[in-house]
Amino acid sequence: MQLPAAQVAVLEAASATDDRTVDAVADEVGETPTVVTRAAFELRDDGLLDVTERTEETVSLTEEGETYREAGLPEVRLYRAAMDAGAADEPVEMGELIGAAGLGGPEVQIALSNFARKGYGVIDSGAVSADPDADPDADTEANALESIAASDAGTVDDETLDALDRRSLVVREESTVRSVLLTDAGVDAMMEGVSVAETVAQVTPELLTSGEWEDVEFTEYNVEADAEAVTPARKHVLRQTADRVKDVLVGMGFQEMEGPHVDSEFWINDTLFMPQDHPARTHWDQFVLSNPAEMDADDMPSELVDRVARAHREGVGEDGDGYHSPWTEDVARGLDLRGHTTSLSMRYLSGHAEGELEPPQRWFSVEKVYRNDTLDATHLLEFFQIEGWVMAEDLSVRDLMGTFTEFYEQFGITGIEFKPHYNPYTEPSFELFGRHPVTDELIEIGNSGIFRPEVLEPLGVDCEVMAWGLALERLAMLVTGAEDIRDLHGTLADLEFLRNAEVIY
Ligand SMILES: N[C@@H](Cc1ccccc1)C(=O)O
Repeated sequence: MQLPAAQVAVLEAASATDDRTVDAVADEVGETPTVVTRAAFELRDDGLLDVTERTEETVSLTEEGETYREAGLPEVRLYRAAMDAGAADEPVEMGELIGAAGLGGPEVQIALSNFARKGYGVIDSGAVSADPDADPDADTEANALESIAASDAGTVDDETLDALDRRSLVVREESTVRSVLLTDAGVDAMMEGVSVAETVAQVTPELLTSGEWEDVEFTEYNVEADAEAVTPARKHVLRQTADRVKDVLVGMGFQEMEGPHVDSEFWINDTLFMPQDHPARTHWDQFVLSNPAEMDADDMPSELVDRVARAHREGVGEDGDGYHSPWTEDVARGLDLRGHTTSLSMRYLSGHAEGELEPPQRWFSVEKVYRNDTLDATHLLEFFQIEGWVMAEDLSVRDLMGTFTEFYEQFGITGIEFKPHYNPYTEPSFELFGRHPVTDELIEIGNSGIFRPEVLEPLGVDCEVMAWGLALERLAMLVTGAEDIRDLHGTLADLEFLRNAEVIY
């Protein structure tokens, strides 16, 4: 029987009595596992070889894991430094030990959070007491790092492995291990004698020009053979969600607004009836620009400025009452990174973006906003807001609720909940909540309301306007099941998640 060279080599290396792994065969015949796997599948298809598969978990150290294996786990280093400094007898200042243990940056926090957990001692008001009976040589996590480095992860118990995994010191990967065994037909073939038939795996220009390609035998394709995983570029999950949001809103009859990321306080706050000396003014914790610090006086819409100033000072309507607090154009000219895109709604409603608008009107934007928030699982410093408003005669809260219900249904999100809320510029106001598909928690997904007369009258709008700002990232969390907003974007983004997550709707 004549077979391609790789198949002959694999047949010769395989045994009729003992399973041999593809890796072992590859080592022996001096081929790559990919080539051996392909040959093994071809031989199996010809009935000469059995191929069995099992999945195996391989564990390896991350870079951080490797660093701690060499230098010691931060908590172990802290313990040794503490013992050396006499902390078994008398508490020692934390600061002193950090230097002695050579802990830097995030290691300090890591040492602190594991020290007490592992019973190395206690930390109280910045002073460390060490337990003299603790044994750092018996630290199961430290020893596990050694075992894993020595490819001996099998000896590490699951609990320790989980702990190391949570600390991101190891990566666990599943791989398929294939083994081969000669079949009876394979043994017969070997007895009768198997020789090498030259096959060609790839057409070359030479083969084509010489015409030799007509006579050679080509290796068959095997679509089951292992191949390297390719991760091509793809549209970011947030961009996919944003595009989908735009489609949905355009489908609902909305037009898209655009406008500046850096804007004057006038458009961000004053037109929204946010008093200049009130804490609500900074309620988005906007980033303030220092250069340039102010919008040019010429760029301020002077008539509108006067009307807004009057609304702040005197209120609007017959029974209207203002804030009775100072209002100056200087403050209104201050420049900020916009903390919400409601500044765009104000520009459009005022007629300064698109000219006077007659009802009915529907406008939206999906744009970035900036807030000096504290980063956590649901907050970023920059995020996308889905801004929108509807201008019409006789709008009611029912219209507002109905619009959200319809919008979120397009993403398969039902059961939106509404909670009465306060905004200086809307009355009534509602926060929106949606249930997270994985954690089942209610998370805040937006803020909305019907603009007050104090906002609309200076803008020259004399019918009703309902409006909202929804968080694109939160919508993406509900759609993809992401539990931490930082998995979606920023330096901690989870690449694996971004590669595989689907925006389903
Ligand atoms: N500006 C609000 C959203 C909003 C817009 C318009 C009306 C009501 C609320 C926010 O950022 O949360």
